[in-house]
Amino acid sequence: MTVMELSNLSVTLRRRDVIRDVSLSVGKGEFIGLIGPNGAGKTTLMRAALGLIPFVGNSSLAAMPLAERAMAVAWMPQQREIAWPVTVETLVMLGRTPHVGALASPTDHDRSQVDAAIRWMGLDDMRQRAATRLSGGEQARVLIARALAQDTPFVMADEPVAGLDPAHQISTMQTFARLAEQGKSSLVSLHDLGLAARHCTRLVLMSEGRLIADGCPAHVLTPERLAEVFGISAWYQDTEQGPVCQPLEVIR
Ligand SMILES: Nc1ncnc2c1ncn2[C@@H]1O[C@H](COP(=O)(O)OP(=O)(O)OP(=O)(O)O)[C@@H](O)[C@H]1O
Repeated sequence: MTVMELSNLSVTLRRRDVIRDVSLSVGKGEFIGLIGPNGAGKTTLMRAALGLIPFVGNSSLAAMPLAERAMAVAWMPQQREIAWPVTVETLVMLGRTPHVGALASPTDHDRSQVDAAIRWMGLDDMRQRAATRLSGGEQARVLIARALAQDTPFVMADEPVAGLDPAHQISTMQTFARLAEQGKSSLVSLHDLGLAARHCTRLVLMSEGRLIADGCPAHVLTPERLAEVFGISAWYQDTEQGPVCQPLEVIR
């Protein structure tokens, strides 16, 4: 069973080929790290897959009617602008919008999903605070909680751990890993190769709009690929606590 199927997807922006012929299948219970250098096309691929920008090829999500798509995938974009000074709780409840009927009030189930998302992201202490008055990292956690509250089988998040402190980076990665254990799937773009190697079940590596490698961390993060795609060397080892990848030097 798949939660997203992309086939031969290409995107041209201002006459530049930004995504070239990408095919990708996301299965149930996968936690996929989407990695690649700045400008590789990670954000563009996710936006096209969601049907937010025009593309050539096929995306199973973009093909869905809007209401169905909102039940199939939750999206956390890179831009973390919170426009209204609503409370954290209210903002997270917005994730329930696809489930709550027009003019209907949230049910006990909606409230329990919001409670769980708030708890998962460690936001209990700030649930009545105005979301606009939180720090950047706290706001990021609120937006992840909103995506979790949507309770979809698939979450796509663009750099969800950027700007979080180490403890919250780890706990956020653990949250996605726990979702995978429950049979839900995530596709998460990341720049931290250490977090990607340690927590993701699968890595997808992009460079210059193409999919370069796809598989387990040891298969994707080879010294040759790290040198060729990122221009770095790294220390990589499978340990008792899982794979450890520590970037070391710029080699070009
Ligand atoms: N609206 C646009 N018009 C033209 N080119 C664009 C547009 N948006 C993005 N691009 C280009 O497309 C390429 C891919 O950008 P994208 O944001 O998808 O990369 P990314 O891998 O997410 O990068 P980063 O890690 O820096 O966030 C880049 O070269 C970027 O300059």
